Amino acid sequence: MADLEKEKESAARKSLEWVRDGMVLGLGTGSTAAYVIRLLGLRVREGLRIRAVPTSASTEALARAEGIPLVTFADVKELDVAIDGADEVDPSLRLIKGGGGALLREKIVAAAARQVLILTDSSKPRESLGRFPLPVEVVRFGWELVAERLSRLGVTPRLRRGREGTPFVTDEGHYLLDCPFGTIADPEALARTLDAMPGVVEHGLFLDLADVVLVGRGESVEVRERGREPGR
Ligand SMILES: O=C(CO)[C@H](O)[C@H](O)COP(=O)(O)O
Repeated sequence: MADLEKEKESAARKSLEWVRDGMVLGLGTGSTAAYVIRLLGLRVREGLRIRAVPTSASTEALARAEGIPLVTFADVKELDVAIDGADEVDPSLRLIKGGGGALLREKIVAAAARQVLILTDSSKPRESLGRFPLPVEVVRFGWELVAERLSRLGVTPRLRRGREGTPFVTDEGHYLLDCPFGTIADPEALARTLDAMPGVVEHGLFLDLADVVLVGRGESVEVRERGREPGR
């Protein structure tokens, strides 16, 4: 059986090849991103000069502990590279993200980056998206109505709950509805539908954002790349 933690760590190690002195990075959230942050911390202590925008409170805490200088979008308007994990990736480098609950900030950071690097283990690539329940971030007011609208799409949304059984609240103060679609036949059409739904803040379909996906596979790392159209 594949050692998924080793694969995440290998992908994280490989991702450092995209990092140069002086860069401003976006730092993702989750266990794979945590490997990157720890490795970057080592490099920073060896003299690498970078600054970074974190995508969650947990990433911010880890980056601070690692001594990585942090900035906000008040300081920078563009990032050189955003590095993050994903829950699923399809052959066109479309993603489902948000398993760690940080999809809103992650999408803002990815959209602000000249290059988006996604790291996964070998369990994440799929022929199509949807086996992983799609996280949909919603405002708390009237979330039940959004859940009802989502159910008209043929899915049974689940309100995400924290350890104590109370609703999970994102860093931006919203709820998450996890939507187990099974297979998403047309991710672009679903994204348009969700974008137009009142009460939906953001969703975990990242369809045109990943430039490079690094997939840890056993001892090696597979590099999947896509050309980016300028001016996105
Ligand atoms: O989207 C995310 C957080 O919102 C994560 O990138 C995703 O859930 C993958 O996490 P992990 O690296 O722990 O497998």
